[in-house]
Amino acid sequence: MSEDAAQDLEAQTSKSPENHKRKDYLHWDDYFMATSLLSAKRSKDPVTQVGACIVDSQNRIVAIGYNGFPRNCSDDVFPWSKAPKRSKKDDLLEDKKMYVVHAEANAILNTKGMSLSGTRLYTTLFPCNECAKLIIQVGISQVLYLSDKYAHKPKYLASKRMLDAVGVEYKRHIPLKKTITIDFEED
Ligand SMILES: Nc1ccn([C@H]2C[C@H](O)[C@@H](COP(=O)(O)O)O2)c(=O)n1
Repeated sequence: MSEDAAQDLEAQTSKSPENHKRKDYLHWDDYFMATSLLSAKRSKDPVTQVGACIVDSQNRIVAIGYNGFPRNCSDDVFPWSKAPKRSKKDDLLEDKKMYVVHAEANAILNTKGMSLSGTRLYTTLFPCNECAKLIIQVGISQVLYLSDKYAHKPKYLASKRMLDAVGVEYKRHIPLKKTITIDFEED
Protein backbone atom coordinates (compact mmCIF):
# COMPACT_ATOMS: atom_id res chain seq x y z
CA MET A 1 0.00 0.00 0.00
CA SER A 2 1.36 3.47 -0.86
CA GLU A 3 2.06 6.00 1.92
CA ASP A 4 -0.79 8.23 0.68
CA ALA A 5 -3.25 5.36 0.69
CA ALA A 6 -2.15 4.37 4.19
CA GLN A 7 -2.70 7.93 5.40
CA ASP A 8 -6.16 8.03 3.79
CA LEU A 9 -7.05 4.76 5.43
CA GLU A 10 -5.84 6.05 8.81
CA ALA A 11 -7.92 9.21 8.38
CA GLN A 12 -10.99 7.07 7.75
CA THR A 13 -10.57 4.86 10.79
CA SER A 14 -12.61 5.58 13.87
CA LYS A 15 -9.44 6.27 15.89
CA SER A 16 -8.49 9.30 13.83
CA PRO A 17 -9.24 12.62 15.64
CA GLU A 18 -10.18 14.09 12.26
CA ASN A 19 -13.35 12.03 12.33
CA HIS A 20 -14.46 13.22 15.75
CA LYS A 21 -15.68 16.38 17.38
CA ARG A 22 -12.76 18.48 18.68
CA LYS A 23 -12.39 18.29 22.45
CA ASP A 24 -10.47 21.46 23.19
CA TYR A 25 -12.92 23.89 21.61
CA LEU A 26 -13.72 27.12 23.41
CA HIS A 27 -16.77 26.96 25.68
CA TRP A 28 -19.35 29.72 25.42
CA ASP A 29 -18.48 31.64 28.60
CA ASP A 30 -14.74 31.54 27.87
CA TYR A 31 -15.47 32.61 24.31
CA PHE A 32 -17.48 35.67 25.35
CA MET A 33 -15.05 36.63 28.10
CA ALA A 34 -12.17 36.27 25.65
CA THR A 35 -14.10 38.55 23.28
CA SER A 36 -14.34 41.10 26.10
CA LEU A 37 -10.61 40.77 26.78
CA LEU A 38 -9.82 41.25 23.11
CA SER A 39 -12.06 44.31 23.01
CA ALA A 40 -10.22 45.70 26.07
CA LYS A 41 -7.03 45.64 24.02
CA ARG A 42 -8.46 48.60 22.06
CA SER A 43 -8.53 50.77 25.17
CA LYS A 44 -5.98 53.61 25.44
CA ASP A 45 -6.33 53.79 29.23
CA PRO A 46 -2.79 53.36 30.59
CA VAL A 47 -3.93 51.83 33.89
CA THR A 48 -7.07 49.76 33.38
CA GLN A 49 -8.35 48.41 30.10
CA VAL A 50 -11.89 47.06 30.28
CA GLY A 51 -13.86 45.15 27.66
CA ALA A 52 -17.51 44.13 27.60
CA CYS A 53 -19.64 41.91 25.42
CA ILE A 54 -23.44 41.55 25.36
CA VAL A 55 -24.89 38.20 24.34
CA ASP A 56 -28.50 37.17 23.68
CA SER A 57 -30.29 34.02 24.84
CA GLN A 58 -29.20 32.22 21.68
CA ASN A 59 -25.52 32.94 22.33
CA ARG A 60 -25.31 35.59 19.64
CA ILE A 61 -23.02 38.55 20.31
CA VAL A 62 -25.16 41.65 20.21
CA ALA A 63 -22.47 44.25 20.87
CA ILE A 64 -19.03 44.81 22.33
CA GLY A 65 -17.33 47.84 23.89
CA TYR A 66 -14.26 49.07 25.74
CA ASN A 67 -13.45 52.08 27.90
CA GLY A 68 -12.52 55.24 26.06
CA PHE A 69 -13.34 58.88 25.48
CA PRO A 70 -16.50 59.86 23.65
CA ARG A 71 -16.41 59.94 19.86
CA ASN A 72 -14.28 62.82 18.55
CA CYS A 73 -12.85 63.62 21.99
CA SER A 74 -9.23 63.06 21.08
CA ASP A 75 -7.21 60.44 22.95
CA ASP A 76 -4.25 62.78 22.53
CA VAL A 77 -5.96 65.86 23.97
CA PHE A 78 -8.12 64.64 26.85
CA PRO A 79 -6.28 63.53 30.01
CA TRP A 80 -5.48 59.93 30.88
CA SER A 81 -4.27 61.00 34.32
CA LYS A 82 -6.03 60.84 37.67
CA ALA A 83 -6.35 63.88 39.92
CA PRO A 84 -4.93 63.40 43.40
CA LYS A 85 -7.51 63.02 46.20
CA ARG A 86 -8.87 66.34 47.51
CA SER A 87 -7.83 68.14 44.35
CA LYS A 88 -8.86 71.63 43.39
CA LYS A 89 -11.57 72.12 40.75
CA ASP A 90 -9.02 72.75 37.98
CA ASP A 91 -7.19 69.52 38.78
CA LEU A 92 -10.44 67.60 38.66
CA LEU A 93 -10.85 68.74 35.08
CA GLU A 94 -7.64 66.86 34.33
CA ASP A 95 -9.00 63.55 35.63
CA LYS A 96 -9.91 60.88 33.10
CA LYS A 97 -12.98 59.87 35.06
CA MET A 98 -14.66 63.10 33.95
CA TYR A 99 -14.49 61.94 30.34
CA VAL A 100 -14.19 58.16 29.95
CA VAL A 101 -17.18 56.16 28.74
CA HIS A 102 -17.05 52.80 30.50
CA ALA A 103 -16.80 49.59 28.51
CA GLU A 104 -20.22 48.35 29.63
CA ALA A 105 -21.87 51.67 28.69
CA ASN A 106 -20.19 51.60 25.29
CA ALA A 107 -21.37 48.03 24.69
CA ILE A 108 -24.93 49.04 25.57
CA LEU A 109 -24.73 52.13 23.36
CA ASN A 110 -23.35 50.02 20.51
CA THR A 111 -26.61 48.03 20.43
CA LYS A 112 -28.23 51.17 18.97
CA GLY A 113 -31.31 50.88 21.17
CA MET A 114 -32.28 47.29 20.38
CA SER A 115 -34.08 45.30 23.06
CA LEU A 116 -31.61 43.80 25.55
CA SER A 117 -34.19 42.11 27.70
CA GLY A 118 -32.85 38.79 28.98
CA THR A 119 -29.33 39.28 27.64
CA ARG A 120 -26.05 38.58 29.44
CA LEU A 121 -23.21 41.02 29.86
CA TYR A 122 -19.62 39.78 30.03
CA THR A 123 -17.20 42.31 31.42
CA THR A 124 -13.56 42.09 32.42
CA LEU A 125 -14.21 44.35 35.44
CA PHE A 126 -17.25 44.47 37.71
CA PRO A 127 -19.63 47.29 36.65
CA CYS A 128 -19.72 50.53 38.63
CA ASN A 129 -22.94 52.09 39.93
CA GLU A 130 -23.48 54.19 36.78
CA CYS A 131 -23.19 51.16 34.53
CA ALA A 132 -25.38 49.12 36.89
CA LYS A 133 -28.11 51.72 36.36
CA LEU A 134 -27.86 51.27 32.60
CA ILE A 135 -27.70 47.46 32.90
CA ILE A 136 -30.92 47.48 34.91
CA GLN A 137 -32.70 49.97 32.68
CA VAL A 138 -32.07 48.02 29.48
CA GLY A 139 -33.13 44.70 31.01
CA ILE A 140 -29.84 42.79 31.02
CA SER A 141 -30.47 39.81 33.29
CA GLN A 142 -27.01 38.48 34.09
CA VAL A 143 -23.52 39.93 34.53
CA LEU A 144 -20.40 37.79 34.29
CA TYR A 145 -17.14 39.41 35.31
CA LEU A 146 -13.48 38.52 35.66
CA SER A 147 -12.08 41.02 38.12
CA ASP A 148 -13.69 42.82 41.04
CA LYS A 149 -10.61 44.79 42.03
CA TYR A 150 -12.59 47.82 43.21
CA ALA A 151 -15.13 45.81 45.25
CA HIS A 152 -14.45 47.84 48.42
CA LYS A 153 -15.25 51.22 46.79
CA PRO A 154 -18.65 52.83 47.44
CA LYS A 155 -19.51 52.94 43.70
CA TYR A 156 -19.16 49.18 43.46
CA LEU A 157 -21.01 48.53 46.70
CA ALA A 158 -23.83 50.72 45.38
CA SER A 159 -23.74 48.79 42.12
CA LYS A 160 -24.23 45.46 43.95
CA ARG A 161 -26.96 46.99 46.08
CA MET A 162 -28.93 47.94 42.97
CA LEU A 163 -28.30 44.68 41.12
CA ASP A 164 -29.34 42.70 44.22
CA ALA A 165 -32.46 44.82 44.69
CA VAL A 166 -33.77 44.09 41.22
CA GLY A 167 -32.52 40.53 40.88
CA VAL A 168 -29.87 41.00 38.19
CA GLU A 169 -27.61 38.00 38.73
CA TYR A 170 -23.87 38.48 38.81
CA LYS A 171 -21.10 35.94 39.06
CA ARG A 172 -17.38 35.78 38.64
CA HIS A 173 -16.40 33.87 35.55
CA ILE A 174 -13.84 31.17 36.27
CA PRO A 175 -12.23 30.40 32.91
CA LEU A 176 -11.96 26.77 31.86
CA LYS A 177 -8.86 27.69 29.86
CA LYS A 178 -6.23 29.82 31.58
CA THR A 179 -4.82 31.16 28.32
CA ILE A 180 -5.90 31.40 24.71
CA THR A 181 -3.30 32.14 22.06
CA ILE A 182 -4.20 34.03 18.93
CA ASP A 183 -1.59 33.50 16.29
CA PHE A 184 -2.11 35.59 13.15
CA GLU A 185 0.16 33.25 11.25
CA GLU A 186 -1.63 30.05 12.13
CA ASP A 187 -3.11 28.33 9.05
N1 LIG B 1 -16.55 48.53 35.29
C1 LIG B 1 -15.67 49.43 34.81
C2 LIG B 1 -14.82 50.11 35.64
C3 LIG B 1 -13.95 51.03 35.12
N2 LIG B 1 -13.95 51.25 33.78
C4 LIG B 1 -12.95 52.17 33.22
C5 LIG B 1 -12.89 53.58 33.65
C6 LIG B 1 -11.43 53.91 33.53
O1 LIG B 1 -11.09 54.17 32.17
C7 LIG B 1 -10.75 52.63 33.95
C8 LIG B 1 -10.44 52.60 35.43
O2 LIG B 1 -9.25 53.29 35.65
P1 LIG B 1 -8.46 53.21 37.03
O3 LIG B 1 -9.36 53.84 38.06
O4 LIG B 1 -8.22 51.76 37.33
O5 LIG B 1 -7.20 53.97 36.79
O6 LIG B 1 -11.68 51.62 33.61
C9 LIG B 1 -14.80 50.56 32.96
O7 LIG B 1 -14.79 50.75 31.73
N3 LIG B 1 -15.66 49.68 33.50
